Amino acid sequence: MAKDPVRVLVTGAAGQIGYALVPMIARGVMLGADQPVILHMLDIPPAAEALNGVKMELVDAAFPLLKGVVATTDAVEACTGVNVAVMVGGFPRKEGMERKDVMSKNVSIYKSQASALEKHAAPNCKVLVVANPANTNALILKEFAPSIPEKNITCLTRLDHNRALGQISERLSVQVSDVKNVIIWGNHSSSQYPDVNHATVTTPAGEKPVRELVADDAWLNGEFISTVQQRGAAIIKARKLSSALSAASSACDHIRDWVLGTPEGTFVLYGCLL
Ligand SMILES: NC(=O)C1=CN([C@@H]2O[C@H](COP(=O)(O)OP(=O)(O)OC[C@H]3O[C@@H](n4cnc5c(N)ncnc54)[C@H](O)[C@@H]3O)[C@@H](O)[C@H]2O)C=CC1
Ligand SMILES: O=C([O-])CC(=O)C(=O)O
Repeated sequence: MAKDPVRVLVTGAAGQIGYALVPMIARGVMLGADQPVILHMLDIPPAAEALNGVKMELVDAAFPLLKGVVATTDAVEACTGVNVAVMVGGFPRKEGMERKDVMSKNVSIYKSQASALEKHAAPNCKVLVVANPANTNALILKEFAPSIPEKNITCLTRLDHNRALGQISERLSVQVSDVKNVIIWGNHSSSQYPDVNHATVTTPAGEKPVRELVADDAWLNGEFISTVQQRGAAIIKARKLSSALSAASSACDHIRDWVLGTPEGTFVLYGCLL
């Protein structure tokens, strides 16, 4: 029997992460290839026309799993009945800024959207905050939506986790899918600590510790860490825009593993408030 559709909210859906993210969700990348979805897309009035353009493209793409699209500038309409909320709406930093520099602009958004979510989302809605500063926005959302369980409010650290996997895979010339169990300690900021002390690589001879295979503690304790810490800034320098496809893909990984779980022996990272 076909599953009932899951309602997924994406705020800031007319922006660059939103544009990369909504087709992934509609294709089943976030919730599975057999899970129908209804997309709720929210943006602000100046972006209403662009948002409608995204809706038109979703229709044109004829995604078999996509059972409906709500495109709106009304937070209550956007939040009503949603089971998963991916909070991307906000302003990105520019070259030379830290993520905390967009705090004054973005934090107020999370106050007002928290109450819309609290009042109108489905019970047990899972919330992922992407907009920066992601940990702080998640904390604000928790404060202003006290009836949403704390364990349901998370923020995106999975991009840092995936960046660490990518760096190890490149360094060792192994498949990224063979590298696992890195940890990111701290906030999604340049002070984070990417930790490979429990990380392993699957090799023909079994699971091997990353530290043993890399055999270069100076690199692991130095350049590796600063590359992951500064990757967001490096992308901004190169693209003149902040990461979008990797952020969208990591948001899908975050929700997928949260809802569907990970293989035994594999752990992944959630920015959480507990
Ligand atoms: N946690 C993470 O790993 C990452 C976080 N980010 C953050 O994600 C956020 C979005 O980035 P982009 O998509 O590149 O920015 P963008 O500027 O392309 O899109 C943001 C969208 O949010 C909308 N928006 C602004 N205020 C809103 C509100 N009150 N309600 C709903 N929508 C609103 C804008 O109109 C725009 O369409 C930024 O804060 C960025 O720093 C970006 C990459 C990775
Ligand atoms: O660096 C930024 O501003 C965007 C972001 O959070 C990232 O790419 O990690």
